[in-house]
Amino acid sequence: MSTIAAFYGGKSILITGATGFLGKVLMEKLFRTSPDLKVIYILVRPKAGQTLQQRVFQILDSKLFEKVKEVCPNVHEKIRAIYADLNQNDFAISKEDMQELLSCTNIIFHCAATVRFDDTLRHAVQLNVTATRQLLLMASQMPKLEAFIHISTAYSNCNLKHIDEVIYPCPVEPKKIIDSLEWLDDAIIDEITPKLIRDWPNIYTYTKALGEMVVQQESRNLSIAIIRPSIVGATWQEPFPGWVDNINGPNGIIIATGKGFLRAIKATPMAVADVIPVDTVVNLMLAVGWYTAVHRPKSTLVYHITSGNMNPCNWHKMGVQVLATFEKIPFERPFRRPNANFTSNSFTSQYWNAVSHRAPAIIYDCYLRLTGRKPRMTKLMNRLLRTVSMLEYFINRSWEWSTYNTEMLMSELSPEDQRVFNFDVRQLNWLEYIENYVLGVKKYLLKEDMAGIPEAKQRLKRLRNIHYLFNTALFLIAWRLLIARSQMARNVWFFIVSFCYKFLSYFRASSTLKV
Ligand SMILES: CCCCCCCCCCCCCCCCCCCCCCCC(=O)SCCNC(=O)CCNC(=O)[C@H](O)C(C)(C)COP(=O)(O)OP(=O)(O)OC[C@H]1O[C@@H](n2cnc3c(N)ncnc32)[C@H](O)[C@@H]1OP(=O)(O)O
Ligand SMILES: NC(=O)C1=CN([C@@H]2O[C@H](COP(=O)(O)OP(=O)(O)OC[C@H]3O[C@@H](n4cnc5c(N)ncnc54)[C@H](OP(=O)(O)O)[C@@H]3O)[C@@H](O)[C@H]2O)C=CC1
Repeated sequence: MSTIAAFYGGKSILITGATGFLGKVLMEKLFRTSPDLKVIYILVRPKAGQTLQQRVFQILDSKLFEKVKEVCPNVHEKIRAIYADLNQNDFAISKEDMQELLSCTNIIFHCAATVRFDDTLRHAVQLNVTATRQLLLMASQMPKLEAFIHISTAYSNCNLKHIDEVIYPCPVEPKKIIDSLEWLDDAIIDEITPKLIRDWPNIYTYTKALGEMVVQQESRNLSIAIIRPSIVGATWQEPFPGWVDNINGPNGIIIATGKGFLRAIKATPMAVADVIPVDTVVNLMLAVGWYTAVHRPKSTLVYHITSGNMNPCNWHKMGVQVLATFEKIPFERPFRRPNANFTSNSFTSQYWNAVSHRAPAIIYDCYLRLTGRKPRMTKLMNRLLRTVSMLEYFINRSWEWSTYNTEMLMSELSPEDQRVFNFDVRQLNWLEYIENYVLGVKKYLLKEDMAGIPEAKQRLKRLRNIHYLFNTALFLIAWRLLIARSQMARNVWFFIVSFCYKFLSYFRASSTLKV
């Protein structure tokens, strides 16, 4: 029997960000391994015209929860969706709900955050810093609380090269930032943002670092742990391989590459691609929840869950395997044939952007105009290239994350827990994982049917022929123009033609002699 699974039995667990990528996988695993847990409270806001209940039903009706419904048929009754907006005072939670949360919660997993790199400082601070402080305040009023698990990111200190499992101080106190944002207007905030974030690459990573500082400062006598995952990718094993549900991180790049929109990227091929499967992160979260509650470490422990130091893969290897998978299982209706040129040189990257991205988009838009349709490709391409430029920082550098606490925890688990809550990334086979990842993007994100593969392959063949035809025509036009203008080009041309003629004559003569 798993000690960790038994620990969550009968518990009331509060999850923020449960409707997000990580949150859904966390809920799934909790219900599957501890179906006798008491209740999972989730803080949810209505969104996209859906009520809280509709959002919960949609999650439970997804393929991700198929196995859960077998082991925990009354899963609907065990989720209690509480109306909450983390941007509001007291999260806009009703008095009755707040009372229930305060008196019943045993464990908190705080996953909610804005993960957008280009969010405004005001909004990112509100969600990633102030809301964390508010939740800690709530936690301090929970008599039954055993552990508070805060999800941060391995990149919260990406301005450093070597990162230990400690909380690093930020140059400006979070409290000062929270206070000043209350009275500064948006224009001034925009002006001071670059000065505040200094060598952090974006507002997201900076506010996640502030969030960690808040956790340290407001920890009081709570049992708290911080988990720092690197780039969270599709599921590796559980509940099935390849599950993904948003376009963040590598997912959008895989789509853009598979559809032939993105064919070159400014990336350092040998830099470590520190992707970590989402189920591995969730397993660590549950193990940390148990360890923090049972062993009550004296200080706040930080756990890194990364792949680079244990089982490194680089962007080149990842790109090659992604392309190899597209050969076997192509995406439907690609714009061009998938390709992956990695270059760390800015000039080459701009060349590829002009030739491989912008020019085809302009040509396609001309075609749309000529056929009476609205051009859209140039706009789409510009947005894609903007997105890619925001990710560049992370694909041109490598970091070293120490993992002493994570390894210590692994050694504390029983063999059964090591199996059920496996977070040993050394066992990951990258080639197999990447293939399942691409397949998962096709099935669960793009919702493409496997029956469409033969047609997609046909289309790729047609695209290859168009590509060859286009290149040959371009070469002939260029050559014709050159010959018309330069005597030297004409001489070279006549030399080549006469050489070919002589070679063919010789070949014909010698084969006649043999006969
Ligand atoms: C030739 C290429 C070779 C490729 C080889 C094969 C692939 C190999 C694997 C992948 C290689 C490299 C990529 C990996 C990069 C990973 C870096 C991740 C960095 C980790 C940092 C920390 C991790 C975390 O802690 S949190 C999670 C990370 N957070 C995010 O990823 C959020 C990032 N996204 C944003 O901030 C926004 O979406 C933004 C600013 C990028 C765009 O915002 P905008 O307001 O313009 O609009 P959106 O509606 O959000 O999207 C616009 C448009 O862009 C498309 N899109 C969005 N995100 C991505 C994406 N990640 N990749 C590609 N495309 C994306 C989106 O679909 C929209 O398209 P439309 O058609 O216009 O709707
Ligand atoms: N994905 C990744 O690669 C990595 C993620 N992380 C961290 O993991 C955590 C989870 O990330 P992930 O699941 O990928 O992110 P998602 O963007 O998928 O999920 C974010 C969650 O936060 C919720 N949320 C956002 N704003 C509010 C609000 N105002 N009120 C209530 N809820 C809100 C969202 O709710 P709604 O559905 O209503 O929008 C959603 O449930 C984050 O803390 C992130 O920093 C760390 C490293 C890498």
